[in-house]
Amino acid sequence: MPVTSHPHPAPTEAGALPGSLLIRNLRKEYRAGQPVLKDISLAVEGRGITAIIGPSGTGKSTLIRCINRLVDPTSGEIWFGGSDLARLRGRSLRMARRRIGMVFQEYNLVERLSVIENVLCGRLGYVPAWRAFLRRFPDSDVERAFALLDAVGLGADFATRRADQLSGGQRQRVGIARAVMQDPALVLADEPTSSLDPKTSVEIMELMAALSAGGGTPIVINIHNVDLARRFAQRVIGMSRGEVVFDGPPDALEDRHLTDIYGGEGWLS
Ligand SMILES: Nc1ncnc2c1ncn2[C@@H]1O[C@H](COP(=O)(O)OP(=O)(O)OP(=O)(O)O)[C@@H](O)[C@H]1O
Repeated sequence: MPVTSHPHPAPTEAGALPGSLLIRNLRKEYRAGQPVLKDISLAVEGRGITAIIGPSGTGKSTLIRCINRLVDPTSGEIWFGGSDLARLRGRSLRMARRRIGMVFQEYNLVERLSVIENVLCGRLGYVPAWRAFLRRFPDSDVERAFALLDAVGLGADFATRRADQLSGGQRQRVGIARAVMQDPALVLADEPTSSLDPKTSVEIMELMAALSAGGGTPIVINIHNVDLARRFAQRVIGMSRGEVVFDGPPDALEDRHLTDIYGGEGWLS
């Protein structure tokens, strides 16, 4: 059972923070009758990092991907920005999505484009298609992209390098700058540190924490590393077999919860 319960009132636009996310009875079946997510309900509000932990195959990525509709939910509601994302289609879905920044484990950069062009890709939902096609972004966007490169620790020297010339840590910095370029009300990160060494992982989490604290943007992160979750998140959600089995602050996460989440005990030292 969750150690803290979050009330799930009827969603209203009035009073809701811009990045508020309310999930009600979310269910996903890739195969009929075999739910990967079993009626998940949770609310994410305000700034801060929410870390989702759980064993492989428990549905963490599916949950993140349902929120921005990379995966279509089977049933349930996902309220964000005054709309139920689960029901949006076409243009209204694109409009809602542009306020949700995504950071991926494998970075998802456009390899043959330069670093600065990859950062500017964060504006694709905002500029007319012809401008994007001709790569003619407004000067204010270009200035901001350079400022963001600086903010994520990559100076202007990196701007014209092709993405395929970067290390994993550098790519993830570009991925974060691209997400911020969207002016997101919410950022979703799917195992952003899983391909990185321990030191770079900490640096990337520090960047995410700064983004969340500075910009006030709530961030939901799938993460395998429990120590990083404890260190950087204000809230930890533990999933097991498609259900939330722990929901609380990192301090409340005890070995018995980790046993509930991951099963067994031998691996706990
Ligand atoms: N596109 C898909 N089609 C069919 N089954 C899928 C698909 N994507 C995921 N699954 C299945 O759904 C379950 C949950 O997968 P998911 O990737 O969400 O888990 P996860 O907790 O993120 O795992 P990991 O930590 O290893 O990334 C798994 O059994 C997986 O095989």
